[in-house]
Amino acid sequence: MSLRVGIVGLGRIGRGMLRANYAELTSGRFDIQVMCDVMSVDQVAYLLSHDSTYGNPPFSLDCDGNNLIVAGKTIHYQRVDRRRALPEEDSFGHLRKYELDVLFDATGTATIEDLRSIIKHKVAKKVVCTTNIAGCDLSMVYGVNDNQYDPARHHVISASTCTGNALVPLFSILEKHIGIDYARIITIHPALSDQRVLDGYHATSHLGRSSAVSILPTKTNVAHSAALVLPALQGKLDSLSYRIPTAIVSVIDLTANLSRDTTREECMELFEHHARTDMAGIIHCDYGAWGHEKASIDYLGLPYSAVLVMNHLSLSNGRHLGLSLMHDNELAYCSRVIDVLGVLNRGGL
Ligand SMILES: NC(=O)c1ccc[n+]([C@@H]2O[C@H](COP(=O)([O-])OP(=O)(O)OC[C@H]3O[C@@H](n4cnc5c(N)ncnc54)[C@H](O)[C@@H]3O)[C@@H](O)[C@H]2O)c1
Repeated sequence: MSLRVGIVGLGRIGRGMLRANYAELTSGRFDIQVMCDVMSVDQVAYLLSHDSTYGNPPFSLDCDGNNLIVAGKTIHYQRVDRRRALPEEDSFGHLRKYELDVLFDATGTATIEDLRSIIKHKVAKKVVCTTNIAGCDLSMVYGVNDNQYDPARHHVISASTCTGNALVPLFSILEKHIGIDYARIITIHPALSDQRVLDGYHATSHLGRSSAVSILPTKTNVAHSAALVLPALQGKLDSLSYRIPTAIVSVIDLTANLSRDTTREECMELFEHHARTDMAGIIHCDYGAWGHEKASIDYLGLPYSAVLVMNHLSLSNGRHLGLSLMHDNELAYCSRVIDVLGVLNRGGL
């Protein structure tokens, strides 16, 4: 049975999730009933059909002034701004008539109280969100801990972050076979839509500096995201992020002290093995093109959570591992969100 899904927040990830849903199956893998944002419906249609990063959508699109017609089917649209309501209010009560199985929140502004209110007021049976908001019932990284999903206990589920989805599968392989004593993670991340093109106000002041002219160091909670899924890593990770003036494809550079001696060959074989077996489609080992290095844009549109740049894998003194990986921070993440919905569909609601 196909899940009945609502999407709140039609920014990069909300629209990307819609694309991913129709990229898998032209009639849509899941039955998206309703979508909401603060924008007008024609503005959503405009942004869906003119995407500077991905081009035309993989579905036909029209707008009748009230709703969107996606691949020939009407998807209801509601203009909402949750910030105008208190979490204890039944602010999404008007969505109850759609009998949603899952409400997907990609606003980035919801609090845990907002998300619990959806469940409490029976607007949807489950909520899936796109960050690690404190208090979620489960942080799910598909391919690593999706088998922990328990419909009786898990109602508000985080699909972790793009960086969490990229790193945690690799950490889980290393933890299973070798062990990690300490790792330092550097993420080099494209600008995000809450940054400023020119200097201006931002709640995090340095993200208010022009995104077009600087590399901006900022915090990332990827260490926390990883430890939520792999608790043995708690206290063993440090992380830092640099926002750069590109639109898409994130790079992660990792150095790790391993718990036992190993070889470069053993590490390569481990990643190759898992990329062929239990993590096929999630991690991918890349060797460049005919001996040439690829540019980050060459990874645009790849659905893997992490593409390991194998030529950059280094090992020194038997225990110091260097890893470099790339990922399409939008499309790959949205593909995992679809996988998370698949887990809920199979596991029950
Ligand atoms: N962009 C990425 O690479 C990426 C990857 C993984 C996860 N995420 C996470 O996904 C979330 C969204 O990121 P994004 O890049 O799509 O941001 P975005 O700013 O492009 O989109 C957010 C959308 O939500 C809408 N919105 C915000 N508050 C709202 C409210 N109160 N009511 C109704 N609509 C509201 C906005 O109008 C906007 O269209 C963030 O939590 C982000 O951390 C982003």
